[in-house]
Amino acid sequence: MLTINGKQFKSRLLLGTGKYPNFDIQKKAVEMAESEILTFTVRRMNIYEPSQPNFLENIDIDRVSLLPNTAGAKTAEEAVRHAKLARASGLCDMIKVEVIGCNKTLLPDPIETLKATEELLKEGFTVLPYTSDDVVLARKLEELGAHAVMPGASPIGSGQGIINPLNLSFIIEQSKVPVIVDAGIGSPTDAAYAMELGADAVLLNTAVSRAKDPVKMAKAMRLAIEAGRLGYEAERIPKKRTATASSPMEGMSI
Ligand SMILES: CC(=O)[C@@H](O)[C@H](O)COP(=O)(O)O
Repeated sequence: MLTINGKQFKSRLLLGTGKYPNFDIQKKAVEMAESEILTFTVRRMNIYEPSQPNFLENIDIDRVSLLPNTAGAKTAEEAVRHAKLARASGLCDMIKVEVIGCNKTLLPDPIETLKATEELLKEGFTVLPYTSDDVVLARKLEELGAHAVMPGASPIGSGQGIINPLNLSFIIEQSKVPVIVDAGIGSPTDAAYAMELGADAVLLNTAVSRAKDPVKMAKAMRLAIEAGRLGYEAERIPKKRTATASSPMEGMSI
């Protein structure tokens, strides 16, 4: 079970809701993924225009927890404003802090991310900050009281997979809160790898929403994450430089 601030989830796949070809495919993909946590960008919600189409209308929100994110924020102040707006709309108490510090890489601004996390924790939110794969920053976010850390595998939407498995494994080793690998996952292999490294969960969006068949890819990601987790729990064999026979002859009479 994935446990975030005392709340338990069977699914270890957190799914983004942006960039699907249409709401129907999005709904089917969400169902196929069996995700229990869906993230969406507060800034893109039609909070002020309830007559406009809204992805929430298509989702069974009794079955899922919503994780609004503060994408679009460039400062802690903006991120806090987005979070408060989401909470005032009655959508959640969980928030994914996303404060972007670089337009080219969409990497998070570490200083503003720390500030926003601190402020939102004071406000009583369950705070899940998106961070780079910086080991020290992940530790500082946890020390502040973040309820999970979400290191990026690679730049958002790049589909490059896990660029720095070493850093991710350091973050996983040191963290007592859940580590949710977020952003840059391109294929089921990447998602399984994150889980085999020992991540508690994976958050992804583009790999599913922009796949040729998003519904099939949602299933592939669900299965990959389950397989990766099982593999982690089963503990893989060590890698060796030389061969060892799979059917040893020792002890046989002929
Ligand atoms: C939806 C969301 O929260 C994204 O900002 C997230 O980081 C996913 O990234 P990918 O689209 O690369 O999976």
